[in-house]
Amino acid sequence: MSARPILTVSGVRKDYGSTAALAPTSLELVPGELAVLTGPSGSGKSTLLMIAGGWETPDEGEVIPHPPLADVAMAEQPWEHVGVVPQSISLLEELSIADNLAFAARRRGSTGGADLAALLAALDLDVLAGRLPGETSRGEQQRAAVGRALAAGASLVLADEPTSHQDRRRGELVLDVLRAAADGGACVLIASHDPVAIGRADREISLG
Ligand SMILES: Nc1ncnc2c1ncn2[C@@H]1O[C@H](COP(=O)(O)OP(=O)(O)OP(=O)(O)O)[C@@H](O)[C@H]1O
Repeated sequence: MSARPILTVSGVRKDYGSTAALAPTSLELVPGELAVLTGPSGSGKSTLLMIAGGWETPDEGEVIPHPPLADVAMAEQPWEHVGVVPQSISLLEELSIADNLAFAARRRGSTGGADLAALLAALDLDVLAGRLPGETSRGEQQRAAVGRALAAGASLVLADEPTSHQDRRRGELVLDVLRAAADGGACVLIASHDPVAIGRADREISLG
């Protein structure tokens, strides 16, 4: 028997003016999978992630969350339900790397969330956990954003090109923690051009 979906994306389409950002797209995401969105630059991967997360409104179609997500709009889902790695990374600049994770983890999800020290170490961030984001590299900030997305034990993780600023070894670390989250029962959807990431996924969803 196949798993019940955690999120249904039904016929969503998005235009920005005369630009067709996302052609009509439907998908069902299920717990326990690492799915990768692929497609040429400009095919709508980021747009689809933004729509799935509720930060962008589709021109057509709808996004339907299912249990265990909260019974609220996607944009209002707390970190213990939906963990996000935006392309812009968007850490809280006044909090240390460790406190960015701790802030997301202050309310733990049904899985209890991650051991934050272990998560920092798994992402090769332990030695700089006390630094502010502005005192770290772009790749380190991106790994911290991955840690933040996983810190509260989210049921759904949406990550936009989470290895784009990583070297090969650190990219593997990012994929290891995302893979472990999926193997632990989360649904993880990433957008990526990275062949290593595509190779680690259970399913490729190709746009364009
Ligand atoms: N806010 C916006 N205003 C106008 N056009 C936009 C906006 N956001 C995205 N677009 C356009 O929509 C299309 C899809 O963009 P999107 O970022 O979703 O693609 P992508 O597949 O994620 O690309 P990449 O692989 O380069 O990150 C592109 O043509 C882009 O220029």
